[in-house]
Amino acid sequence: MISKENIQNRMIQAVETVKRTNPMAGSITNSVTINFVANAQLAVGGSAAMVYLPDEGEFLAKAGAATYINVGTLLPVYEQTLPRTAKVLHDLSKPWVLDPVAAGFGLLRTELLRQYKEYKPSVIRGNASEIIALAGLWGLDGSSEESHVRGVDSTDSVIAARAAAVALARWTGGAVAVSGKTDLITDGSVIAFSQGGSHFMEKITGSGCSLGGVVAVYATAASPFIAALTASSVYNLAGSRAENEVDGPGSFQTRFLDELYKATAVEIANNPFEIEEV
Ligand SMILES: Nc1ncnc2c1ncn2[C@@H]1O[C@H](COP(=O)(O)OP(=O)(O)OP(=O)(O)O)[C@@H](O)[C@H]1O
Ligand SMILES: Cc1ncsc1CCO
Ligand SMILES: [Mg+2]
Repeated sequence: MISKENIQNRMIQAVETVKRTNPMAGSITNSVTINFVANAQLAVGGSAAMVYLPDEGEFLAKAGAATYINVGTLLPVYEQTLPRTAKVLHDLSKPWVLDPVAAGFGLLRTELLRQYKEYKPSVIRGNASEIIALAGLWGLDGSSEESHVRGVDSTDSVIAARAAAVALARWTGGAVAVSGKTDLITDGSVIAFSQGGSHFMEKITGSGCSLGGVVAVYATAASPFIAALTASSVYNLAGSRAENEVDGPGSFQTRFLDELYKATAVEIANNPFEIEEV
């Protein structure tokens, strides 16, 4: 099994490369949290660009070093934009991150997410309910756990999504990150459990969406697994630090962005995580 020290060195390299090179990771994301996603990407050292239209999605897929696709608030145009953008990413072997928000909810969402099975996202990032639902939609192992999707917030525990996460990662050949109180990140052979964060992260919308955007930023400079673990680590570190300084969700969000910005590569790599073989 890969050593923890090796993983930490690769995380440090990813963070430092991003801070030095300001890589562009474009997004097609939901209208609720679009601003927070862009701000989080900028805070860690990346560059952001958000689009809606099919030809612009294709352009972004080619121009960006990685792309983030979040299906949170669908509109009719996405019926064209999402498959066309994913096809370019797949054909060019460019890293991209899928956030299957509210998987299992609605016909267009279900149809688009079903098509994504063949485009194999490099990283799938979602909460437990979304990861279980997506594995079910793709007919993979782990979907025997029933997802209890109700909307965009998780109603399942991270550990209940373990088999689904492993099955999804093995199918894509990339990584899967399941968020919650403790985050689970896997490439299908190793699982990392990342600790930290804050209960306030459940009280602001978009902590998960913006985490997906930050995974895409790190995916410009690291493997899917390292990118997902690095992003989860900086989120958990910044969340814990911000919680100590504030007394509610409003000031938490502001402080959280400051802590994302201030976290150093070594601090991020030293945020507590455990690894185990699958
Ligand atoms: N109770 C908690 N304690 C600590 N950290 C948490 C907690 N809940 C969520 N987090 C952290 O918040 C971030 C987002 O995870 P969450 O599961 O809330 O995503 P999500 O449900 O997709 O969010 P959204 O859809 O609102 O963007 C992750 O970094 C996760 O570790
Ligand atoms: C609240 C909400 N509704 C659709 S997307 C979104 C952001 C969190 O997923
Ligand atoms: Mg979400």
